[in-house]
Amino acid sequence: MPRGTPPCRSLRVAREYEASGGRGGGHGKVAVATALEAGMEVVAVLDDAPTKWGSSLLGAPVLGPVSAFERFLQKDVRFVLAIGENRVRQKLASLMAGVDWATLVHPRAYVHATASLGEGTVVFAGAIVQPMVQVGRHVIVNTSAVVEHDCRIGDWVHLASGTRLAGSVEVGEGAFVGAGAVVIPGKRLGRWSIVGAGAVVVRDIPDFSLAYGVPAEVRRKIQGEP
Ligand SMILES: CC(=O)SCCNC(=O)CCNC(=O)[C@H](O)C(C)(C)COP(=O)(O)OP(=O)(O)OC[C@H]1O[C@@H](n2cnc3c(N)ncnc32)[C@H](O)[C@@H]1OP(=O)(O)O
Repeated sequence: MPRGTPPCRSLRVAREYEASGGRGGGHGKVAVATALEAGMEVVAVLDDAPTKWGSSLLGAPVLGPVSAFERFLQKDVRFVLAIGENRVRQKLASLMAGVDWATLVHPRAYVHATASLGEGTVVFAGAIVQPMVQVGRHVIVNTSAVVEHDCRIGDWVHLASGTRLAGSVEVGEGAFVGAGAVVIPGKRLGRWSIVGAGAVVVRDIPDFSLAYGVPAEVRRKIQGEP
C-alpha cells in the first residue's frame, strides 16, 4: 500500500493472544502507533477482554469485542490483525469474512518498489525489505527486521525485531523467527517452524521444528496442523 494512504481502519487485539502468553497486547500497541505514524486514522480497536472496553490505546478507542467487526463492514474501514501469534491471526482471518485488509508500512521502514507485500501485512519502523522480495498475507515484519533481496516469505509468518534474513531465504507459512536471529543466504525455514532469538541458521530447518542456538540446531518437533 502506498505510504500516506489515509484510510480509516479498525485494529484488533484478541483475548486469546493475552491468554497465550500474557504479553498484554504489545504488538497491538505498535501496530496502532505504526498506523498513526503512517497518517491513518484508527477508528477503533476491537479486543475480546471486557476490561478494555471503553479505554483507549494510544488515543484509539477500544470499542468492543472482535465480533463487532461486522459493524464496520462496507464503511470504507480496513482492518489489521494486530496479534503476534501466527496461529491466532490465521484463525481470525478465516472467521472474518468480507473484511477489507489493510497493509501497514511505517514511514521510516524501507520497502523497495519491486518487493510485494500481501494484504494484512505490517512492516514496522526501521525494517528493510529489499528488491524482489515476496511477502505473503498477514505477515509481521517487526521493528528493524531486514529481509534481503529475493527472499520469499509465506503467509502468517512473524519476523521478530532485529531478524536478519540474507538473500534468497525462504520462510514457510506460519514460521516464527525470534528476535535478532540470522539466516544465511538461500536457506529454508520450514512451515510453522520456530527459530529462537539470537539463532544463526546455517542449514535448512524442517517443517514444524523448533531450532535455536549458534549454529541453530533442531531441538524438537512442534505440534502439526491444527
Ligand atoms: C517486539 C517483540 O517482542 S517480538 C517477539 C520476540 N520474541 C522472541 O524473540 C522470543 C523467541 N523465543 C525464544 O527464543 C524461546 O526461548 C524459544 C522459542 C526458543 C523457547 O524454546 P523452548 O524449547 O520453550 O525453550 P525453554 O524456555 O524451555 O528453554 C530450554 C533451554 O533452551 C535454552 N534456550 C531457550 N531459548 C534459547 C535461545 N533463543 N537461544 C539459546 N538457548 C535458548 C534455555 O536456556 C534452556 O536451556 P537449559 O535447558 O540449559 O536451561
